[in-house]
Amino acid sequence: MKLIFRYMGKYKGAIFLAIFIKLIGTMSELTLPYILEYMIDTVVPSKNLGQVILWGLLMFAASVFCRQFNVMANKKAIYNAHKVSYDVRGDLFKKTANLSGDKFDEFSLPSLISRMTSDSYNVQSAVQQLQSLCVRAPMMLFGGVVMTLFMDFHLAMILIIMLPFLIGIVLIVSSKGIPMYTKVQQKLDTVVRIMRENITGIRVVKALSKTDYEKRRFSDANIEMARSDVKAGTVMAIPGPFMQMCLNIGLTLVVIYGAKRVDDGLIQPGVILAFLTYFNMITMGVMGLNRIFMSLSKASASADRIDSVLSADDEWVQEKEDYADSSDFISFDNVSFSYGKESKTKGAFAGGKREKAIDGISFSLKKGESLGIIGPTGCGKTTIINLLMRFYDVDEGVIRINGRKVSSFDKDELRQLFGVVFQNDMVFKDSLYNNIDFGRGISREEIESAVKDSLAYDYISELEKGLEYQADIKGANLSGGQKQRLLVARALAGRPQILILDDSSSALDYKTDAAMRRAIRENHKESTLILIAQRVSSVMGMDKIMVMDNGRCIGFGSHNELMESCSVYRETYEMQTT
Ligand SMILES: Nc1ncnc2c1ncn2[C@@H]1O[C@H](COP(=O)(O)OP(=O)(O)OP(=O)(O)O)[C@@H](O)[C@H]1O
Repeated sequence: MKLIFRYMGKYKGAIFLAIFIKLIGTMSELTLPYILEYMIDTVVPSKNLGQVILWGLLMFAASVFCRQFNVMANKKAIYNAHKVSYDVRGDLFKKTANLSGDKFDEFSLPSLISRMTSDSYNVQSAVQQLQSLCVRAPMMLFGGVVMTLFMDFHLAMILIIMLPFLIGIVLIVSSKGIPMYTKVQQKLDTVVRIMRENITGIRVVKALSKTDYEKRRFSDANIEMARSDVKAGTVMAIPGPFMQMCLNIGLTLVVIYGAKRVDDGLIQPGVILAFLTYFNMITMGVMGLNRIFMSLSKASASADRIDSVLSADDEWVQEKEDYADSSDFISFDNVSFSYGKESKTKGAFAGGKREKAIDGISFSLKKGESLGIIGPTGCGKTTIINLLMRFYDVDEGVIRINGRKVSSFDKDELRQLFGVVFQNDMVFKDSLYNNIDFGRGISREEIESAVKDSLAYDYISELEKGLEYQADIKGANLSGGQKQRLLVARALAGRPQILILDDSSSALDYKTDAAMRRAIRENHKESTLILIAQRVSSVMGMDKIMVMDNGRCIGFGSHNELMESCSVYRETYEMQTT
């Protein structure tokens, strides 16, 4: 809940105003039964028509007044709640975009999505209720009790004796609600994950006729979530009927005891009528409290989940270092790394029994040199890039760029050095031009030149709208090869000092692949190139080639050197070329 109050603090003026208006609206609502009682017991028996009309008009005005104030307060509460959730979502988005790889893996993408959507919606509802129901319900409850105390102390005692039971049950049940709703949100993470896997993998699901299997998988997760939600909802719903029963008993007692007191001449009949109305208000107040606790239990569970992301201790720690310029532009010195340090999955690799994703990797590159990395899938090629760009911190060893440890760079300073195409990289629903520019304000000339070097020009020049052609979500209206060339153009357009192409030409035919590499080497000589590929033909023209297996480097040198010294490389080459 601390998180909710922290975010509400920014709008405290507007929130206090909404609460104040709600207070006035509710207070005027509380006066209505009092006016009613006065009219029945005093004004009507006086048979003065003028007084009856006057008090009637007063009551009408009070009801319109309280309605208007309540509506105004609710509108303000909704507006403030939206502003708070806007901020929460914005901060979550910013934090998520800057999370370290380890933290990202720990939270997982589906869970981050549900924290940004349903958890922040729960927070929004709670903020709204804190300004409306949280004011109205206690006021109805305690205001109702106070007003009845004023009218008749004896009758009011019936209510007062019942209140501790009513409030007690609400508190006990609500304390069970938070862990239950945390579980519901966790189940929702699973539903989001399966939904996401299905939507992104819809083609393979259909192609492999796995639709029924996936439907079952989704349905199981959905049922699990529904079960947890029903369980939490059932527990949270216990107080409602219990309170209703208590209040009905109370009402009966008021009528019986009130009738006796009227009979004894101690009170007038209007008091019983006003008591019944106040009883109704008190019932609404207690039910409101129940709803508040239900919503706050949900919001509290959600706020904790959001706070754990926002307070994730993964700030970019910039090491201080006295460095000297080096003749090597990029160097890895005995670098080792394992994924999953933050989670229980430490050392668990898909398809491998090794402890480390990469183990004892050392190499260096001069500025403008090119390195090809080749090796079987899962051998650790992408991990080298992840560490070079400091998405993760190394476990052992040192990585330097221009003599400086990567950990001594400011985040933007480091990332600006790179132009990169990752595997299955993202094409956005936007024009091809904007997809390449990517908000960097690159000149049109640079973009056109990058389009030519990536050979994307071949197909873009044939499009009627050229670079203004609109790509669909994930580039669905582009072929695999067209997407890859567009992504390479994006990486080239910033003329980066380090260009990384991770499996970015796998969809290109050999001729186009070779022509693209030639254009890049000729026109981007200043860029140091790291190219990851499965095909020997893609890396054989690089200045240096690293052959990897099982997280280790098993060969390093030029194509000719490796043909002499590395049997795995030679065999792969022979296999792929014959
Ligand atoms: N985020 C991660 N969390 C846990 N394990 C991971 C993660 N990313 C990669 N791995 C594991 O680390 C190992 C090396 O992965 P990496 O992506 O570097 O391989 P790769 O050689 O690039 O494979 P490919 O050629 O298939 O892209 C693999 O066994 C993989 O399962």
